[in-house]
Amino acid sequence: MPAELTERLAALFQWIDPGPGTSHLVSDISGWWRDPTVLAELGPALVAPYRAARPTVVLAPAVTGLLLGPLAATALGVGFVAAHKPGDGRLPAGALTWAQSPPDYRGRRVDLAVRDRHLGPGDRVLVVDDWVRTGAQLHALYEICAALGAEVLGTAVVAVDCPPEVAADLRITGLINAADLPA
Ligand SMILES: O=P(O)(O)OC[C@H]1O[C@H](OP(=O)(O)OP(=O)(O)O)[C@H](O)[C@@H]1O
Ligand SMILES: Nc1ncnc2[nH]cnc12
Repeated sequence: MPAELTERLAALFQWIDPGPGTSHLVSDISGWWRDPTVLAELGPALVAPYRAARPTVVLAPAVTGLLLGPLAATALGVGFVAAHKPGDGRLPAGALTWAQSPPDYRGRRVDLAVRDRHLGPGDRVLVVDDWVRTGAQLHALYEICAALGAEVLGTAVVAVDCPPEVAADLRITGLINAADLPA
């Protein structure tokens, strides 16, 4: 993990109290996008561990992945594929491959869909996301890649908040451990 970027990520992160009636704090990562240095360095830092494996495409889930994925893809000089969630109201038309996640960090089983025409045999996929806790949504993405015949190289996330065995199983690398974010 690049030390200066990791320090900046920690400094720009906040936990927010959403107000009365809420039982827990929510993460606010918007400071990462507002900082020009972080924004410029995120893509190259995310993809660095995977360059040698020569990814052919970056895949990332809505909604935060739609920001980070293209940063990573641009850094690699490859294209980007979005994984859509019907809950976000932007379900694409055309042939889709679906998978449902196990319960994720909020206990939701999330339906994810990828356009068939954008992934296939011969693709070496780098998955990118902002945060991983249970790995549930990544499981669904890996299932979709397998169904389409594409090979998953691993996942690059900004914040690693999952057990080490999950990180090892899903081949996850990260830029900061969630434990190192300010309380
Ligand atoms: O490891 P897991 O338990 O699967 O949780 C991690 C996922 O959950 C969050 O996404 P969320 O669905 O909240 O979407 P967002 O990008 O719209 O915040 C996060 O961005 C990851 O995609
Ligand atoms: N964005 C996020 N994704 C997964 N788990 C989280 N915990 C706090 N913020 C999170």
